[in-house]
Amino acid sequence: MPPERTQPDAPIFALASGAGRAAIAVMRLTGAGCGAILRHLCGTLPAPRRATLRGLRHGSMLLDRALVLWFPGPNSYTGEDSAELHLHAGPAVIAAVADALVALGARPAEPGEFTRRAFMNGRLDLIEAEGIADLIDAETEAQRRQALEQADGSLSHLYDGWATRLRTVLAHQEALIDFPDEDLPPAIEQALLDALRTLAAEMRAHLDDGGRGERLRRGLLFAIVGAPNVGKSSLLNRLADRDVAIVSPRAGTTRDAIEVRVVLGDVPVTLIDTAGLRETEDEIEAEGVRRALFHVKQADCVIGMFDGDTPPADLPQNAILVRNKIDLAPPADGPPDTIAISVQQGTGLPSLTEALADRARALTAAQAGPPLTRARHRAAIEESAGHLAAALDMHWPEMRGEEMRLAMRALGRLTGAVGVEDLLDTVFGQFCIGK
Ligand SMILES: Nc1nc2c(c(=O)[nH]1)N(C=O)[C@@H](CNc1ccc(C(=O)N[C@@H](CCC(=O)O)C(=O)O)cc1)CN2
Ligand SMILES: Nc1nc2c(ncn2[C@@H]2O[C@H](COP(=O)(O)OP(=O)(O)OP(=O)(O)O)[C@@H](O)[C@H]2O)c(=O)[nH]1
Ligand SMILES: [Mg+2]
Repeated sequence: MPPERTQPDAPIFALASGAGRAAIAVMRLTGAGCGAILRHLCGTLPAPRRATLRGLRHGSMLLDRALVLWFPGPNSYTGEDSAELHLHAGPAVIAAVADALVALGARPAEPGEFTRRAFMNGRLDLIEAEGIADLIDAETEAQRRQALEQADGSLSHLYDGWATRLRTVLAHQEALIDFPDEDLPPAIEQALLDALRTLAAEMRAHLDDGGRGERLRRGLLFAIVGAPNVGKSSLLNRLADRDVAIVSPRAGTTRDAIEVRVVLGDVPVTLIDTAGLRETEDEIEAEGVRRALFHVKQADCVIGMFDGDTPPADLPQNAILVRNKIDLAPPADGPPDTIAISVQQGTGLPSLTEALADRARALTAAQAGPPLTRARHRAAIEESAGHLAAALDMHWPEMRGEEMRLAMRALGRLTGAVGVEDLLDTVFGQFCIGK
């Protein structure tokens, strides 16, 4: 159980800018009562939405000279009276202002609490709120675009459209239940079933996207595997442009899987270097090999590395084969589609990087329409589509209606229109403080 939220309606405040040395720190404040707090700090309220330079005073003590913004509700981000204090970013200034705010009746905000209030006040739905969280977490241009579209409502529009259509069909179904003996045109039932079928098919198509949007949101996992000593750790260091993994001429150097974050094809990719695959008596190395095989299963893409003529066995069919050390033995007829490189000399590395970037783009490429971006959404749509399929199998109108109501409810939880109280701590708990 999450802790009980104390003083749920008190004005809340938080540092909205990042911590650390900076020119300006933005302290954000929202909730009924924050006008009074602001009046105490500044003397009088600044004109709405006008950046105004004011001395901030607590009692007779001058705390800072700050740019102050006053956003009377409901025309604010949260929909409640809000304010921003653009402070000098020193830690003592921030601490003094925070202390004053607490003394004046505000409390520190929990992660995501500003956006949670915006949601509660109907300023955005759950899908849009999650888009804002993703926008803040976006590290690449492709992630930024996907998150901003979601925050701007494109995905909500799709899901709301389904809900609206389903509501209409459900109303017709209920008419059939309530007036079975009246002469409702028989075509009504047929049209209703057709509408359900179309809706279920659209949901299926949305679900069957190969996880592209979810992958772009969370980033990809690429695993480098192969026999000992072929140059896996050397390649990792080269792609990361840092000396991350130990390289040595001894076979069996790497045991722990070593991860680095890189960007390939505008997608964040976690590259994993693994222990060389071989039968071994060494227990620690054997554990490393087990972990390597585990990562082969988890990875979105496997980079199968070798240095002779024989690529590693038992790799997934779509593995990218890389033949290393061509400075020692020029490539003979290897398997087709093999990328020949020498990490030591840098030969072939641009082609390899391009192939990896192509794969990263292919795994996350946008399709028609806004993409699914979260497991939460997938589960809700699976549930809804499941109930639609069940509804289509039902002969009795009452039972069909019940399945349709369950499908409707799953869609409602998706956007946050119904029954989501239990979800909110999870969704907003993932935000940073101050958002
Ligand atoms: N200084 C500052 N920068 C910011 C924000 C903020 O709150 N403060 N944002 C927030 O996180 C983002 C911008 N998003 C915002 C969305 C809505 C409103 C808002 O107050 N809307 C009102 C009034 C609009 C108006 O003045 O025309 C409304 O929509 O009714 C403000 C910011 C990013 N930059
Ligand atoms: N000649 C040559 N040597 C290379 C090349 N790439 C790596 N090496 C050398 O090969 C040896 C093994 O490199 P590593 O990167 O440690 O190999 P590994 O696959 O990580 O090995 P394990 O961790 O033991 O599985 C080191 O001595 C590297 O300097 C290359 O392109 N050409
Ligand atoms: Mg290694």
